[in-house]
Amino acid sequence: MQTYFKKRYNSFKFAFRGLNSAVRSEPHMRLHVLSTLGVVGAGFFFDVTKTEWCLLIGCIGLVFTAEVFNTAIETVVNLVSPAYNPLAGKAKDLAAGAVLAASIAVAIVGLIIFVPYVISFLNLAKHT
Ligand SMILES: Nc1ncnc2c1ncn2[C@@H]1O[C@H](COP(=O)(O)OP(=O)(O)OP(=O)(O)O)[C@@H](O)[C@H]1O
Repeated sequence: MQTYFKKRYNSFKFAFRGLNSAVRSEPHMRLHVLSTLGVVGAGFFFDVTKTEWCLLIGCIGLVFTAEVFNTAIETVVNLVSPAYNPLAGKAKDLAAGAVLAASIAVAIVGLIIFVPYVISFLNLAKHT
């Protein structure tokens, strides 16, 4: 039983090490962390609803997941094909495409949620 918990503990430790390594080594990941801080700040500022928080948190998780998978794929490609190979390039382009697709979807969700808040905030500011 202790071995079971020890193994689960180690799995979490390795997973956090992976996240930490992605944030430290990937400039895009740091950009995602900054954007997350901005989105969370805006969420509190506009006092978004619980449902909107759930959507925003889902979106943040989606982008982080896509970026970590992208980094993992890039790392494996660099390991197995350090020399130029069209298939290695294709694998990296596909992984980057996944991040782009997730980011576009998330940007649209962000606009749908925040634009009405920004408009009513600006209208309120104009009339006070
Ligand atoms: N071994 C390779 N063979 C062929 N093309 C490659 C190879 N490595 C990279 N490329 C091409 O260069 C592009 C950029 O690769 P790179 O490894 O610099 O990733 P990146 O997009 O800069 O990743 P990040 O900025 O997230 O670290 C790839 O998307 C691919 O098109």
